[in-house]
Amino acid sequence: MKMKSVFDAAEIKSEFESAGINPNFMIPIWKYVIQNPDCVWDEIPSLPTAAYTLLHSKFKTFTSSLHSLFHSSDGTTSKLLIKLQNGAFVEAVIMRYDTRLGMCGGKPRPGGVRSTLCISSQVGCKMGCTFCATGSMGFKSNLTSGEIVEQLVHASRLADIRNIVFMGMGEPLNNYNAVVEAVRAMLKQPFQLSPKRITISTVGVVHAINKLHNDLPGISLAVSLHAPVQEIRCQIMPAARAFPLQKLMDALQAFQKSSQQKIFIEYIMLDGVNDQEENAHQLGELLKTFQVVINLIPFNPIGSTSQFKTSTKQSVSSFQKILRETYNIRTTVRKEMGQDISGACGQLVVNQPDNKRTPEPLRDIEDLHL
Ligand SMILES: C[S@@+](CC[C@H](N)C(=O)[O-])C[C@H]1O[C@@H](n2cnc3c(N)ncnc32)[C@H](O)[C@@H]1O
Ligand code: SF4
Repeated sequence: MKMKSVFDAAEIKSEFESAGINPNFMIPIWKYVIQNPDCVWDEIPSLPTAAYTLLHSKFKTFTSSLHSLFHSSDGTTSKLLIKLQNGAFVEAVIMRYDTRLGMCGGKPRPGGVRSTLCISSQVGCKMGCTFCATGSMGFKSNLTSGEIVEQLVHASRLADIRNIVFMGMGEPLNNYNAVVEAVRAMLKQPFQLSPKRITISTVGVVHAINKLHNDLPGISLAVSLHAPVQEIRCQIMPAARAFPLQKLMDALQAFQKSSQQKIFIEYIMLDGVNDQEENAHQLGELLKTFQVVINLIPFNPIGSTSQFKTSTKQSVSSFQKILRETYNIRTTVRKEMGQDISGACGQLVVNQPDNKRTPEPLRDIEDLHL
């Protein structure tokens, strides 16, 4: 029988309730497993006898395992290759920032380093964005909510994770229920992340955006807009045909009205495709009535055969200037991290046959000196 992850909150709740066990026992169980990842169920103190029986028969401490780790040469970024229960692999990326110095290289200083975890929600992705390595894999499978939470647990052994961004492999809103369940777990003890510090990034799945604020109040939303007009969007993102720009803007307006939160707009800068001054004006006009922060993302090459080129620094800078000065929209340029380990935005791909590769074995976590 396929075992369930103990971090799958909905499964634990329903199994415990049907067995007459208080589902709140989930919290001490999670705490114990996080602190003692190699534990067996009987070691966990003070649970009702029925809970031990249930855990033994239906649950595993982890349904995924940390298979390999890669570190960027500047020490700011670590990529985790995680093996799932179905044998597939996903990647998650830790990005370290020193709160006093900006990005952090080398060892963290106590109290000074806050890390962001970029998390995966699917193996592959069916949306097929033409600039994205994950999109080139096609869709393979959905992660369970337990497997999503387990990425946080694995990463927490390496860094003090304060922010989560669903910007790893997959389209989170195409795996809606598991993502919602996982986020709800991350808001609970012992993780207790603030909803504002969890960002769901989407290509623009309109029907899901429409219910997101209700299901996850306070959550941050990032939208991969990438073009100010439908025609260019369709050219680079096939999913835009299913989610026309006007419908997407209507959904964003409704999200903003109900959440009263700013929305993050991601805009990949592709040389000669969407980075002209005219495009900056179109984008400014489209967004001038919204509370947004625009993040311009330099295109990260995804292989030698890519049809795209990274915009020049000059194009990025004049694009940013127009949005800031003509439209008064806060516009930042993303500092890419982890390119030397293919851990930057859009570079996550695990492309062995059947997504089953056997990379080098894991180094001892204690030896990593992160
Ligand atoms: C990989 S996606 C995952 C989340 C979600 N599916 C989305 O599209 O927003 C995270 C971000 O990476 C961006 N991205 C994809 N390929 C990229 C590339 N080659 N260079 C830079 N950013 C890229 C996406 O457009 C998106 O803004
Ligand atoms: S950018 Fe996001 S939606 Fe597009 S293919 Fe990549 S993971 Fe999927």
